[in-house]
Amino acid sequence: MTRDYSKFLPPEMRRGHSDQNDPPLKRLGWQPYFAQQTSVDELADTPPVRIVEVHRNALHVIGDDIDELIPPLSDATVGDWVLLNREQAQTSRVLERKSIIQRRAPGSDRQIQLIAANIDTAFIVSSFNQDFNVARLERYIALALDADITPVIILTKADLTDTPQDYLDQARAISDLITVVALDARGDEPREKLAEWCKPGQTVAFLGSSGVGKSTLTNALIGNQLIETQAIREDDAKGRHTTSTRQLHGIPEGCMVLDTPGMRELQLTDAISGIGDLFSDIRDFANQCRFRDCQHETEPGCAVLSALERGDIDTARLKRWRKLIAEEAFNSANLAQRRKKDKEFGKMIRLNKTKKPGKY
Ligand SMILES: Nc1nc2c(ncn2[C@@H]2O[C@H](COP(=O)(O)OP(=O)(O)OP(=O)(O)O)[C@@H](O)[C@H]2O)c(=O)[nH]1
Ligand SMILES: [Zn+2]
Repeated sequence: MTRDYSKFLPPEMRRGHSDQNDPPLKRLGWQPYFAQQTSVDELADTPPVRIVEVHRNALHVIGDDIDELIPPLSDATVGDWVLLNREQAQTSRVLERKSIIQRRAPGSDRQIQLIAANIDTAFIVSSFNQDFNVARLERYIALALDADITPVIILTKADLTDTPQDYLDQARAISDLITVVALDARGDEPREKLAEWCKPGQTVAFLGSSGVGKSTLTNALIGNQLIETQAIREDDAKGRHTTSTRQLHGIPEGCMVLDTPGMRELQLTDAISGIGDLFSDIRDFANQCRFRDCQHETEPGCAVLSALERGDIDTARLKRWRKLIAEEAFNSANLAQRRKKDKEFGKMIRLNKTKKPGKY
């Protein structure tokens, strides 16, 4: 007998024009990776649920025949799979993640904040206007790669540009391994063009600056206007901040989509391997430098500088790589290290004022 679990799914999944034969857990993003971490007995005692929303004092979890609020779990975030202990929810086990996006909190202790877990594909969104910036795309791509998430570049507002080819060429030049999709985020295009990544069992997220069309894209996938979007301001071509909740939505195709505010403040933290993956050619040269700690500035035997001279590395690309590496090192350092780095880089802000007697 097949039970109808649809009433336990988020509203946007209930309408479903999709293949309803997909098991509810699969439609929530359950994959063999998670199943392998548990056993039939354990699953029977503690059913798997996915955190679809984080409230201040509760987690909204959904599973097969389950849709409820449970008390917060330390070290759990939206997208996590949890084996729910119904007697003692606090002891529920968070399953090992396939991927995790995190950031350093602002402030002095700069703790790691978990942003979202178990995302398969990150759509890195930029628009065909002033927002377009190769360095920014690379930064998001490095973050995605580092988090073990497949990046896909999406260029929105294709309807508003007369020169799409320029931007497309630049975006495609970033990496042979990354697909670039151009579209109008409004209407049916996103569903058609993003279908390849939005299959049952998959979880996708949109990253990018404010106003590039993330909410519009999410709405296009969800199939209705659940998320508020705001008209773009004409003066600076930047949308105002409109997204207020971080939430996982089910979409009719059976895939989950995460809507993520705050991604704008995402810093490059501990993303060194992601940067290396994106700039693998430069990394390979850097590995051949004579000195392990080569800064690729003036050192003898620097393979990066030699490659630059031969024209094997593009100057602008090398500059962007250096900047990302420096940003990553700075963000990943703890406070004491940061102070030291501040000094090293001569960035420590010194008050040049001479103390006036009697003033202190
Ligand atoms: N013409 C056109 N307008 C678009 C397109 N994509 C988004 N817009 C408009 O751009 C504005 C901003 O879009 P949003 O979807 O709110 O942008 P966002 O990235 O979610 O912004 P935040 O929520 O601030 O992060 C809205 O008025 C959208 O209708 C597009 O492809 N073409
Ligand atoms: Zn070097």
